[in-house]
Amino acid sequence: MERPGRLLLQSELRVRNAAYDVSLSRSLLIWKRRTSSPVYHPFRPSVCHSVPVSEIISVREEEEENGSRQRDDGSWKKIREREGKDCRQAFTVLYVERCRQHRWRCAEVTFTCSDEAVCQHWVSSIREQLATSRPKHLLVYINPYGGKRQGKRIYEQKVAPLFTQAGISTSVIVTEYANHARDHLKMEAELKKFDGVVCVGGDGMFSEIIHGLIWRTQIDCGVDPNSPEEALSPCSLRIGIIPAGSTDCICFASVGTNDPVTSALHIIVGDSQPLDVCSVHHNNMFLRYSVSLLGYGFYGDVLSDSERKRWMGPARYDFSGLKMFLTHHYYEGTVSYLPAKGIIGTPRDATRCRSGCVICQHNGQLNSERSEKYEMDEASDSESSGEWRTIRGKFLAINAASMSCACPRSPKGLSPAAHLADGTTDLILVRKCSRFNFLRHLLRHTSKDDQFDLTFIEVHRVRRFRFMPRHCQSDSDLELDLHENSKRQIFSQICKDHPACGCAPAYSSWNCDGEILTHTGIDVRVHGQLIKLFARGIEELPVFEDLSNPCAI
Ligand SMILES: Nc1ncnc2c1ncn2[C@@H]1O[C@H](COP(=O)(O)OP(=O)(O)OP(=O)(O)O)[C@@H](O)[C@H]1O
Repeated sequence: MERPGRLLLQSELRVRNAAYDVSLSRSLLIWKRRTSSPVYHPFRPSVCHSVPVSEIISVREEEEENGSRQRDDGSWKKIREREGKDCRQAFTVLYVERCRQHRWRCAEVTFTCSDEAVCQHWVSSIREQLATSRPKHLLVYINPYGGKRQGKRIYEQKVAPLFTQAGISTSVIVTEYANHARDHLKMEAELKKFDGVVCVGGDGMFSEIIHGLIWRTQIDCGVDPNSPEEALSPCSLRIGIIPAGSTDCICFASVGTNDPVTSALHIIVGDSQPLDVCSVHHNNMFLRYSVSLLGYGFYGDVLSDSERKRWMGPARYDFSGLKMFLTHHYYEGTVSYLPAKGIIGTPRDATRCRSGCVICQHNGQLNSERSEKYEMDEASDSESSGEWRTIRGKFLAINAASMSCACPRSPKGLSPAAHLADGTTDLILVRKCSRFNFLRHLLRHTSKDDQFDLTFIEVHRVRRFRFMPRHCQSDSDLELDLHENSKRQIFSQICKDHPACGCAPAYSSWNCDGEILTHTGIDVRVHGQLIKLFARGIEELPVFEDLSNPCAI
């Protein structure tokens, strides 16, 4: 438990007619029941409660005098008679209560004071402690068509009442077309007026928001986003994700659950979780930003195929996955990468990125020192430093996971030990192998076994990588292979759309966080901790659930 620190306030107050010693420090609010008997009573419910000040949602004075008041959920709650005292002598603290599976709920406790002055002193002291890094004004974008088209309802019914309670003002924009939010952020939004941006939608909508915000930040800071060599400026506004899409992987990876109320509470308490962003360029032309998965080969093909089958609904991913597994295409090309040096952690260690992750803190610090040095020395991650490594070959899949990419379908994710904010991405190369072996690899995403402990798989933690498909390579490169493959080359031109011939198509496409990229030859660079979310990473679950907590039963 957190140490209380120096006391700011201490009084005897009443909670439901029982006397409590209540104390407030900078870090904790504690209320402890006064016991008349010092004898230990095993069946008496817990008599000491504490709430971190950072998890208090709000405090309000009870002002109603007619004995009842309307709750935010629309129902009517009877205010208990407080021994004939005026309600202005009572105040209510709303705070975060943890439930199962990383969900947060809003709980409340009402304290009755001996007089109005004591009550006001308590309210103002708590409010003073809350005025820290919490947002006051938010810009909210709602995609009304994301997921099951419930974005507007979810925001209005579950999120807006909590923001009102916490005294947060909002400017809400319901998007009217795709890329509305991105373009508004890029060109129109008066960002100085806000403390954060809220995205109500799925991963596609989140991608729009980060594209708008990152682009706008670079323009405002005089950085050229089209240059892959430029170090991007971090965005100062935090982003909150209210999950309302059919895929909400970023929310799941940063909060541990896809629950709008939990996300709203993380926003209110002003949590901050940095996130790495990869920039993707083609020949000095900006293509996209990615925060989760860049996948060529298998995952690119599954996405391209499933896009053509949208009419099937979510079942299209299973269908296309099975189809692409059976088709078993491989692709030739050259991967070059810049290994991440001096960091702690590897893609095959047992660490998991969790709230307060030390690997993200250590490597993040290392990154900022590196970029300061880079600015002073004008030395870069360039090829001239001689650290680049190159691999040529035939691949079933080339994946870069900037986070674990865990989701209900793949609970461990593509790279279980990947980190949200360590300034690297895990480059996973699946070389050409039999269908049986590829199936073994896919099944390991769901089992306990090390998914990289297979001879045809390599994994590297990198800061930057490039891919060049074989058909884009120079003539001299191609000549090397021409002789041995001449017969097959002719067939592959004729038969590239006919898997039955056994010849593979020349190229796949990149799946960039669920969007198809228009180019196959790409240059990817990780920008450590470029954006921040209103989140705190996945919290470790307590070993024993607290049975006195009604949500835990
Ligand atoms: N008003 C709008 N009309 C149509 N499309 C929109 C609108 N607002 C946003 N979009 C687009 O809808 C796409 C999908 O949105 P979102 O991610 O919220 O839902 P989703 O159901 O998870 O989608 P998907 O699973 O297809 O990514 C986004 O790429 C976004 O650009």
